[in-house]
Amino acid sequence: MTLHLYNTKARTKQVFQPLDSNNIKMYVCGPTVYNFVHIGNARPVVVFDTLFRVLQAEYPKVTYARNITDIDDKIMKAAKENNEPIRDLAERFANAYKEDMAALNNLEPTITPYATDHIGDMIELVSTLVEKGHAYEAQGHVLFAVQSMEKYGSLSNRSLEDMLDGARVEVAPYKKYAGDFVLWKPSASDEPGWESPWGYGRPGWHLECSAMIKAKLGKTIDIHGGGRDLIFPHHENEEAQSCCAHDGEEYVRYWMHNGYLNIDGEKMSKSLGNFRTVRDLLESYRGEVLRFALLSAQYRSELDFTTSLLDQAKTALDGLYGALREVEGIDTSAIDANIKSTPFYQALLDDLNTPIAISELHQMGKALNKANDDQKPLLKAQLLAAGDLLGLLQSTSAEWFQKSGDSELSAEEIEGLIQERLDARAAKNFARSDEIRDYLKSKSVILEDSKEGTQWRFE
Ligand SMILES: Nc1ncnc2c1ncn2[C@@H]1O[C@H](COP(=O)(O)OP(=O)(O)OP(=O)(O)O)[C@@H](O)[C@H]1O
Ligand SMILES: [Zn+2]
Repeated sequence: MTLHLYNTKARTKQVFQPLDSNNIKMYVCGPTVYNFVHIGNARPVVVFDTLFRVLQAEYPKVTYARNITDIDDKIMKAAKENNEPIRDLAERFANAYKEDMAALNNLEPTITPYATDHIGDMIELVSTLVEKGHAYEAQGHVLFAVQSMEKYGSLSNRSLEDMLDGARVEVAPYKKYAGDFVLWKPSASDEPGWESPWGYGRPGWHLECSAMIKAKLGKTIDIHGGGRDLIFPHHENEEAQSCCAHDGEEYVRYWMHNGYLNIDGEKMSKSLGNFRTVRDLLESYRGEVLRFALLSAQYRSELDFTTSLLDQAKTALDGLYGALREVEGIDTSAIDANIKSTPFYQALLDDLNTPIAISELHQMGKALNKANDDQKPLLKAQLLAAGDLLGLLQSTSAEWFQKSGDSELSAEEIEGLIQERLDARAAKNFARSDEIRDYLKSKSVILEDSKEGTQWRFE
């Protein structure tokens, strides 16, 4: 099977055919750096990082850009409230973002463009749009005239009337048409800004990505990603700017959007205040657990964020690392895992079907548990290679069990105590049996009794 991706613009799954198979170009909208990101914001990062890994397995070269928006009204507001220079605040949160994303095992993108390094490119793009009759200047602002583009609305599949009904369209006296959007806006003398043909000012958000893509990747890219909320207006407007500046040349071949991470059925978002920051969650959970949880649903579906989602992710990883612990000593460096022939890999090629891939990962773990000595090296190599494609299972099992359970007990010691507890119970010495259970609990080891015997797991 070849890679198939769901293209938002075509509204269907398509065979992925890149412009140049020797260099795949992907861009994902990065954060506006004015606070710590929440776990919902991490979903697109983890999803597109996984796609980056799959693309790297399929193609010789992949150029992946994820920007940092370091100039924006939200940043200006946060800096004022914090009494901190804008640059310092933006840098602080950009660095925090990089740390948080690294903790979730996301690879560094090939390029991380900063908006403020591309102001010249943005001014050039606005000038081109004005020259070509797609933009106009009014009261220090430059606006994109949406009626000048026949296909405006084709990405989000909206008519101009629908868009005007949407709450997001800002009515302003300097607009010729209410649906027009800002490319450039004036800055007061105490606000950040740059000299431009339209006076001292700063770029609009949509413009930033169009200009950075052109500067870093070229006029046409293969994949552009982000969360579903970016389809309109952000991506619709990016596409309008870039297509019109480049005389209708294709901007993006495959538009991809992830579904929301929800809390109690509502989108987790800063504005609703129903969020958990990645930073805060990392106090209680390892980054790999958060990543596993985010990959447990197909990226286009919604995913409910609950404590039990994280607990299940933790238990699942305990099981997989448990299988690896038994084969810790086997060196697999010289083994060809031949991962591409597995159902695991086929699931990833099918529009990144990570829930199926994860269930295949569990099958691999089970097979490894049951394997004889001859089979173990290949099965271990496969499990590690599969884990790598998902950004999982890259610690040693010793590291995993040491850090995750905060327990100094080895599996043998735990199993020894479980046997002692069973013996105590058989002898009706319930005080001793409870004592052992409590002691294990203090070491974050949870016991579950059933007809089949006693199972244990780290809390
Ligand atoms: N709950 C969510 N689930 C999945 N992706 C999300 C979620 N919230 C935001 N994103 C994505 O995270 C990235 C950054 O988004 P943004 O900074 O607008 O965050 P936000 O929390 O939605 O903010 P706001 O509440 O102010 O709209 C975008 O790609 C966006 O689509
Ligand atoms: Zn963008």
